[in-house]
Amino acid sequence: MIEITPIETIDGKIRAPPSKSYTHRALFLGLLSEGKTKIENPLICKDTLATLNAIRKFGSEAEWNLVESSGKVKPAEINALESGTTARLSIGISALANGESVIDGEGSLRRRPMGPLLKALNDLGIKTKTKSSGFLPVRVFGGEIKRDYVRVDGGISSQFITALLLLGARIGLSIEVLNPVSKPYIEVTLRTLKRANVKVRRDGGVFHVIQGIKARHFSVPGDYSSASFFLVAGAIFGKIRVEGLDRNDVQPDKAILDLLRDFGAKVKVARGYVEVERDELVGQEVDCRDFPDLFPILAVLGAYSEGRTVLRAKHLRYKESDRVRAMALNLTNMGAKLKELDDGLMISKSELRGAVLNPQNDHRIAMALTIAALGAKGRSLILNEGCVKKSYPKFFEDLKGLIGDDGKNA
Ligand SMILES: O=C(O)C1=C[C@@H](OP(=O)(O)O)[C@@H](O)[C@H](O)C1
Ligand SMILES: C=C(OP(=O)(O)O)C(=O)O
Repeated sequence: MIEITPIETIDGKIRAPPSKSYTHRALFLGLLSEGKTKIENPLICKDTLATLNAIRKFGSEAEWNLVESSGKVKPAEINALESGTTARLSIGISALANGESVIDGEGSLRRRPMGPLLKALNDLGIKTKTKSSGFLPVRVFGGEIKRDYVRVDGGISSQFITALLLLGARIGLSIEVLNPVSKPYIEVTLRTLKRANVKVRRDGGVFHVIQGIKARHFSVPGDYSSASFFLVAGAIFGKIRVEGLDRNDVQPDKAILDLLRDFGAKVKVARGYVEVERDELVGQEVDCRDFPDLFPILAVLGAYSEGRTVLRAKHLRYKESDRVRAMALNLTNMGAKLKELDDGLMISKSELRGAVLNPQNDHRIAMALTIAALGAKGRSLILNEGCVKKSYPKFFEDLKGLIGDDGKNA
């Protein structure tokens, strides 16, 4: 548990941690590629550790900065911990292994859907078995892939598509994508595939992946999702500069820059850094379908913005927690005026008060609530704050660097 004391203002800079999405992809592409793959600036956190362990079990010799592989995948027992990306990409890749793999996970990951990916693998002639239909643990009987065209429903997660795109890099595959959410994450996958010399031709909603992969070097950019918590803190409480973000990146959560401008904050994008400064904030209607990980911190921004903010995306409830419910419960506890919707949240400008907050073991909820608590009346307690290790182990250290232990704390 950590105590958060309200602040009057914030002014400082941090360096964005490396991107989680790119690090996962670089590690898996290192496994699929014969020879040595160097990874510069990987994110070291619990989720990427699950992936590092997974690619070792699948047969590579891997350290954070270097993966050495024969390019072949052997059957393995994988514990994806609570990382959806690790689980889904491992399920896809285990189709290549000659024999039976078991993909399992912990905590909420066992409640997150895998069904559409399993169906796609079954359609490719790969048998899978689950104890509870469509959920971990999953047994995959890899080996011969009998078809080169598959259709996948992307309405719950884009990670199913990423998994098939990586599979395609080894076997050649055409993937027809229906109804995708979190679409820009597919762009992140395509960008890393290009870096690994994999050719992908696009024809409307169909991706034709041409077999062939040679990954040699990845350089991981800063993470816009992790940065978004502090960028929003700058917009609400003063001024914050985040270094290490690439303005030409395709990361979905780069959308935070335009969103902050829409809400009314001052946003400066320069070479190598982004700076956000407080101004009058006005509530907005935002479709979060393409950037679901921004939802928790946008809900906080909504509570500090004039008028009403409406945030929607139907897949928000399939994450580490039911993120709509988790934010609604905790912000209500802080006195926020809000309404939970089937597919999101409606929130009005609110006077927040300090409270005991339960992030439900969801890192993004913990970080968003911490920022909310900085402007509340009275102290807050965040339970199980260690869950931030899932994506941003140094979050509280960076926060302390910005606001200090005392001094600026009101
Ligand atoms: O591919 C990725 O790196 C991710 C895709 C998104 O998931 P969904 O596609 O399930 O929305 C996102 O929420 C997750 O944090 C990371
Ligand atoms: C949902 C997330 O990750 P994953 O799906 O990989 O568990 C996240 O980081 O917010």
